[in-house]
Amino acid sequence: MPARPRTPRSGGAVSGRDAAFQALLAAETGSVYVDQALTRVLRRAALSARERALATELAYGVARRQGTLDWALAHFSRRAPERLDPPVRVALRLGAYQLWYLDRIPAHAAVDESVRLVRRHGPAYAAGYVNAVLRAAGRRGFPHAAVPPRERDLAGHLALVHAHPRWLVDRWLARLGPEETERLLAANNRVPPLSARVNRLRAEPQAVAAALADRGVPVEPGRFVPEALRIGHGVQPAELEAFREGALTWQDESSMLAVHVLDPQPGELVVDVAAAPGGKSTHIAERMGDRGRVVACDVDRRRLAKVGEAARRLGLRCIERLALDGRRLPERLGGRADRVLADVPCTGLGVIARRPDLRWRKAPGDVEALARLQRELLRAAAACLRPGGVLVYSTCTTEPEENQQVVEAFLAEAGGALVAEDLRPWLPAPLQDEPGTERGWIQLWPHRHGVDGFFIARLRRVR
Ligand SMILES: C[S@@+](CC[C@H](N)C(=O)[O-])C[C@H]1O[C@@H](n2cnc3c(N)ncnc32)[C@H](O)[C@@H]1O
Repeated sequence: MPARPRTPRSGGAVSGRDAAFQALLAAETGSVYVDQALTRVLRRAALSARERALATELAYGVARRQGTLDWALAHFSRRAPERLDPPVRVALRLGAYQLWYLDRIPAHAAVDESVRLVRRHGPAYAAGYVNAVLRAAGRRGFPHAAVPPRERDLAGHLALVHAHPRWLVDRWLARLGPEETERLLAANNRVPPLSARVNRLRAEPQAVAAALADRGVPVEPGRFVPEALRIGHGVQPAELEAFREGALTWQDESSMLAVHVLDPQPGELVVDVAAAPGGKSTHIAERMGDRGRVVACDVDRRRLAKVGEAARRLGLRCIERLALDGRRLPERLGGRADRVLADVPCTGLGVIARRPDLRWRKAPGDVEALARLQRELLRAAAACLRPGGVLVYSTCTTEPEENQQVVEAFLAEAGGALVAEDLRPWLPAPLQDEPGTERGWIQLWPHRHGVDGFFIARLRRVR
């Protein structure tokens, strides 16, 4: 049994490598994802912009490549990485990533820094061990010869080269074919675009873009939604004046599209079944001119508090928070809502680029396990609608079991009380001909559309 890791000292990281190590170890030993852990570590640490950038590059890079790094490290280590103490495993991955994937870091620095980290945070035996394994890894290089050739084992090859678990590669190969699967895997390993939504109750997108450009922030219009801006990397979102003043919300364009498809109108009663942290509830309120009622429901009271914070920052008053299991919403609002958004919990397999360790934490069973909750939330969402009302079902995943199949099963069970609606009138021209739009749904993909993997379906209650 590996011993319990020593908790990294909480005095704040002193370097980018330290920060990356702390974030990776926190994710390895707890339930947080690496991106969340890194945000916390960087908030506590007073690091220069350069060290922060190094921390981000290392933490994301190692988290992405984790499976491939472990496979390769097993060639140099007597013990399989999963049987090592977590600080040892993390120090090895961090060192190997720098040796094999980054050009500008000298090999001795990559090795020595990992040894230093493990000496500070790991068990007594570990410094010599990490030193020996990483020196061998540096000398002999990545074991390319051991990667199965594409012709013999395509899934195994792609899983190692693009660092994804094999079960996901198998799934996507069966559905998308080799060429497209490889493009998706590569897109999942790129730094995703940083998009923001302009609060049109406060400012116009062109004016915000011009103000950002004046301050030297690289900015361009969104691809699909008029209130979207694409902002250059390296910007610290919370530090922008436009954000603090309530003119901006950080959000991917795919999420903005869900609210366009819902098309809420001023004065309506709109229910958001799973609303926290409020990205879509606040967008709904903005599109309604802050007139009407938006009921933002979420089962997680702490997360729901964030909806209140976002609404206050954006100056929105028409949002009411409701801490409740969304499956119980019909008891309160049955048959009353003009529109309902069911942006349900999902595996998140569409946001692998933003959440780099997610791919290693999900298992095939998670896809089916979530489908049940999704179906129940969709059923409850539909029960809140008045006749004629509109329902949007959305997820940030790419898997049909959580998407089309949930909607189709629900429609069959609803026996004609709800129907799928042609999505094209609510989509921008470049997306109107995507597969499924006529039948009421769209699947967005990182490699095809340059946004998060995201699913949107629109239904209407006819009786
Ligand atoms: C995909 S997130 C929602 C994101 C949100 N719509 C936004 O745009 O900011 C899913 C949410 O579902 C919530 N949730 C999970 N189970 C739930 C349930 N049974 N009822 C209501 N909310 C639930 C989670 O707490 C989480 O906040």
